[in-house]
Amino acid sequence: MPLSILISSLPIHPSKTTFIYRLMRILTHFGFFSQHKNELEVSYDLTDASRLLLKDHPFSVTPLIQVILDPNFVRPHQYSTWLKNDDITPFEMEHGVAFYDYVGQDPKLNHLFNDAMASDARLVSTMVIEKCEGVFKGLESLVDVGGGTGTMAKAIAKSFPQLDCIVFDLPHVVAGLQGGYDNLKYVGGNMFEAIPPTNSILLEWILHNWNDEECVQILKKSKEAITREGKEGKVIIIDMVMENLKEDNESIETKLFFDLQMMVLFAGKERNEKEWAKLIFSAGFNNYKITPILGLKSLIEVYP
Ligand SMILES: C[S@@+](CC[C@H](N)C(=O)[O-])C[C@H]1O[C@@H](n2cnc3c(N)ncnc32)[C@H](O)[C@@H]1O
Repeated sequence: MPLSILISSLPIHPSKTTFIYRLMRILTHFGFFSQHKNELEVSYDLTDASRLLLKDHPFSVTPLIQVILDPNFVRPHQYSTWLKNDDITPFEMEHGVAFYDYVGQDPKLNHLFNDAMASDARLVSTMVIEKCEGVFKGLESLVDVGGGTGTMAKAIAKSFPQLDCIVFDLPHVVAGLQGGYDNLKYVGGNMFEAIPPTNSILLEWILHNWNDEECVQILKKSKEAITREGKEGKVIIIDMVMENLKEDNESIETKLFFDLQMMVLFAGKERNEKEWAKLIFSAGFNNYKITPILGLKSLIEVYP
């Protein structure tokens, strides 16, 4: 779109047009637009990155960006007081309670957060099912622990009708939800107390919210759940693995940003392979295999 048409379509005062020009220049630099010039004018096109921000794009990540930029989650990024006291996270210092308790107290925020997670899961589930089909072959049942409103589990239940799937999450997250597939149901509970018995467990974007001791507790509960029926299944972790020397600069920047975000909001972290191995072996598992699935996330199959 030519810059002159873009500016005339915006509800702004004529004195503010240079702001739009400068903004478009920055957004072009960061890859959100491509710029084309001829003798008469400058025009801009969408790029793959900005198409993902269109509300009607099938893989729109707008809800995820809205959560990251929500004032409730941005305000804790003022660290000056927190650095001088012993509060666990800047988030708890700001809001007085831990992240998931805070989100659970406010239905609007609960909805915003669950929607954000669902938008990410739409993209990741497509990649997982396309690239890692073999991971689910031969499994009889799967519990998606912390599965949110079920976007990932629905995609798995649809692609693998032989697999009985449960979305397991906090009671306020799954309240009133129904599967829509014969092989999918929702169960409310607390993963630190007990996880329903199953052949396999999915932990997608869960462990980076928790510190090492809490992760070992979740993994031990997962191990109990997959060994309770006598058969030994597996745990499937989807999360970031920090070091990957082949990565482009943007992936590394995003991982470093998420690592800081996990510390500020949850006292969690993004982990490298050595740190993942330590958690896995500390929880009593014997073996694991890592498969990269997307620029940012990897799939880790963990075996008792
Ligand atoms: C970062 S979200 C990931 C959601 C989903 N797996 C995905 O990737 O879209 C973490 C999820 O863990 C859930 N959760 C937090 N504490 C939990 C607990 N103690 N027991 C069960 N689920 C919990 C949250 O409600 C949230 O849905």
